[in-house]
Amino acid sequence: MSDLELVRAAIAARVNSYSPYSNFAVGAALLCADGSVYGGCNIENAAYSPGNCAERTAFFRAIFDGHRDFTAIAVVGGPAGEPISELCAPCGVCRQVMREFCDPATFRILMGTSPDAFVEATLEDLLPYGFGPENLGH
Ligand SMILES: O=c1ccn([C@H]2C[C@H](O)[C@@H](CO)O2)c(=O)[nH]1
Ligand SMILES: [Zn+2]
Repeated sequence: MSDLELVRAAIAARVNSYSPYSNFAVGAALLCADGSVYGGCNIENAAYSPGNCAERTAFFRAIFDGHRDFTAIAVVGGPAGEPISELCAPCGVCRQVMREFCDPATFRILMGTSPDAFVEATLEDLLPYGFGPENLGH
């Protein structure tokens, strides 16, 4: 799957966002090393803190299915009901979840700015001096 196709998969995943409190709808599409793709959306909650981001929804779905090797994730977000027009970067919690499973130097994060454009960064760019499994000897 091309990078642009992954961004479009994130836009498709955003359709099912449950975000009645923020009205900020996010979609993500996670590309696994074997070529499979997992979508995710943000899922909010009346108690607020149980809410989950689109990126972690995608990761946890893939991990539940047995995946451990990940290549890239595309993320798109913006006001619900409107087309994507601005970059949406992963929150700190999601960056830390990525750090658990991904190589910071090679895992790529594609942040869509429209259906046809995106900005790219590595996990290392977004989470420098991160704390990961190897810090605990794993
Ligand atoms: O990269 C991001 C940024 C925010 N959100 C969600 C969390 C919350 O539901 C809403 C507003 O922060 O957007 C994501 O899913 N991913
Ligand atoms: Zn997040």
